[in-house]
This record gives sequence, C-alpha cells and structure tokens, in this order.
Amino acid sequence: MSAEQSPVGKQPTATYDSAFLKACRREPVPHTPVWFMRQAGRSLPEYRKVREGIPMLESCMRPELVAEITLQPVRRHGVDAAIYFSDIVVPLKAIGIDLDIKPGVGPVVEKPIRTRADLARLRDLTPEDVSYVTEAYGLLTRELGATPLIGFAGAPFTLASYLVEGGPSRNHEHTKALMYGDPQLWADLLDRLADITAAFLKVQIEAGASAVQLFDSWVGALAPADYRRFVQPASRKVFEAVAGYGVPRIHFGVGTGELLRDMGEAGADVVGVDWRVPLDEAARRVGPGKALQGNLDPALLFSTTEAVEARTREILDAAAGLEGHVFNLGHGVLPDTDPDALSRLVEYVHTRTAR
Ligand SMILES: Cc1c2[nH]c(c1CCC(=O)O)Cc1[nH]c(c(CCC(=O)O)c1C)Cc1[nH]c(c(CCC(=O)O)c1C)Cc1[nH]c(c(C)c1CCC(=O)O)C2
Repeated sequence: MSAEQSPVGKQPTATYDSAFLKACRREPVPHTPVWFMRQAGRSLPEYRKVREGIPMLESCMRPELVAEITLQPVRRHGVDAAIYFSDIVVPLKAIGIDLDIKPGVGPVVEKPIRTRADLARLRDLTPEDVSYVTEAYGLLTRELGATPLIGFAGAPFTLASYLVEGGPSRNHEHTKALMYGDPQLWADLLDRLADITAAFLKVQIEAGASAVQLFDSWVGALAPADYRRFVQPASRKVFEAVAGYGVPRIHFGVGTGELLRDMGEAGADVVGVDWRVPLDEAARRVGPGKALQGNLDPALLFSTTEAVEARTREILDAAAGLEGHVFNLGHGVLPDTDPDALSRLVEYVHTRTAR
C-alpha cells in the first residue's frame, strides 16, 4: 500500500516509509527504530522549564505547549518517533469527570465510579471536547516532517482501575471487587470506556497520528482466564473501531508475560513487552504475524554505559529473528534518568543495527 492509498491519506510518503512504521508493518528496515515510553517530559530539564507553574492537565490543553514538549525528545535524542504529550486520563477529564493529576501521585478521581448510577457520568466523547488535541496535532505534523507521531490512550481496564479506585492502586481491590462481584456492571463500564477510548483514538488518527498505542499498564494484575473474560472484549472493541484506518496499533502493559498472546489477539499489530520476558520467548508466546516492541529495563539506565550496551546487545540478539522489532524500554522513562544516557542508547541501537 503506498502513502497515497493510505486510508488516512494525510501522512507524507516519507513518514509512511520511516523505519518505525516499516518495523510495525514487519517490513525490512534500514536500522532498528527506537522511541521511549514517557520520553516526553519527566527527565528533561527543558521540559521542567516550560512546565514551570502550569498544572499537568492544564498543560495538556495548551496546543503550543503540547507541541513543544512532544518535540523536545525528538530534537534531543533523535528518536524514530514522537509520542503525543498528554495523559491517559485526558479524555475522561474532557467528558467532565472530576479528576486531577497530583504531582508525584498520579491521577486522582474526586468521586469514584462504583455503581450503575455512576455509569451515567461517562458520556460519549466528541471531537469538540478535545479540540485542543486536533489543534496540537496540526502544529506537530507540520513540524515533524518525516518523523511519525504516535497517538495513545489508556485501555479500558487501566482507566477503570483509576475510576473505580479513585486513584493509583497497588492491589486494585475495589476494581476486582466490582469485576468479580457484578460482572454485568463491570462489562457495561468497560464497554463505555471502550467507546470513549475509540473516539479519542479516532480524533488523533484523523488529526495525523501515524500509529496508536493502547496502554493497559496495570492489566498484568489479572490471570489470563480473567483477562480473556473481563477485559479482552473491551480492548478488542477499541482495536476494531480503528482497524479501518490502517495505522499500526500497539498494545502494552507491565507484568503481562502471561498475557502476551491474549493481548495480541485483542487486535494489536505490535505487542509491547516489559523486561521480564526475553523478546525471542515473547515472540513464541505472541505467535506469528505481529511485531514486538521493547524491552530494556528502564532502571538499567542508572547503571554504567557498558552495562546498558551489554544488555542492549542481548536484546538486539534476541530480536534478530523477529518479524518486526521496535526498540523501547520495558516501561516508561524514570523521572531521574540522565537524558544523555537516553541519547547514547538511541545512537547505540542505530549504529549496531545499521544495514
Ligand atoms: C498509567 C499511565 C498514566 N499516564 C500514562 C500511563 C501509561 C504509561 C505508563 O504505564 O506509564 C501515559 C502517559 N502520561 C504522560 C505521557 C506523555 C507522553 C510520553 O512521554 O510518553 C503518557 C504516554 C505524561 C505524564 N503523566 C503524568 C506526568 C507527570 C505530571 C507532572 O509533571 O506533574 C506526565 C509528564 C502523571 C501521571 N499519569 C499517570 C501516572 C501514574 C502519573 C504519575 C506518575 C508520574 O509522575 O509519571 C497515569
């Protein structure tokens, strides 16, 4: 399929032919593409500077600021893709859920969603609710040239966890109580969230996202049979809703070694892997027809350059037989990471894999 025939029709041929999108499509690449989850913000001093005095959610609603923060890691590290600067709770805020992102804590929901009556608070998302997103994508696609821009959303389970718990949770007790105790209400909640998430991804693709990643960060808390029964139908609904656009769909979660096949089967083209499962083993678990993304332990970046490079070589060796590989960390960049360690890593992967 050529760029001109691309169902989205907006992305330039050079973007379509980028190493990142080729790897996602399992085509031959000039070098292994690299980007980092949570590359925008967090460890960069230039990020802290532009964010000074501006609350997180407010910064997500200012198109010029969003564009600047999204571009910072591309300029600094030379990564092969940009990820749109936002947060997984932005679409929930946009439909009027009373939540905030507390520094050092994460998303906090004033009145958690736990009853059937609460479901009514989850109304449909329209493009007008997130017009600032469309505007920021417009600025970004002009600036980025051939560098693809990844759109993203939180998956229904991970969003439900924040909504039901009222904030970050280690054990997801309220979430699981609802899931096992009232399976019909749970299914209806996840279905609502699937519609909101799908609508939010559509806005991003129509505004110029070249790929999308669905973050199910906390779904590793579930056993495979429960994942298939309680979560997979909603995640599948999201992936199916955007299938027609033809942009690669990436799916990622932490601690999901036992769920990799099921998460792929939910409808992903690329399966994200954390550092607990080697990529060759992950490929056996996922099965044919999908690319993999991963999987350097983000904490390793606090070690020596030699240690980072030795482990990176092991990852690239394990990935050598894959149909497609996008190099990434096994979870997001940690806030105290030395930005130079990230730049060196990009350079190292590019040099090692140049063909
Ligand atoms: C679970 C999750 C969240 N948000 C996100 C996930 C999935 C990825 C993952 O598993 O890490 C996704 C996310 N959040 C943010 C991005 C930006 C784009 C990127 O660089 O990847 C992305 C992709 C910005 C952010 N999201 C948040 C910040 C920090 C807010 C601040 O600066 O005050 C940023 C830059 C806040 C946030 N938002 C969330 C948490 C747990 C926290 C607090 C912890 C933290 O500080 O990182 C929820």
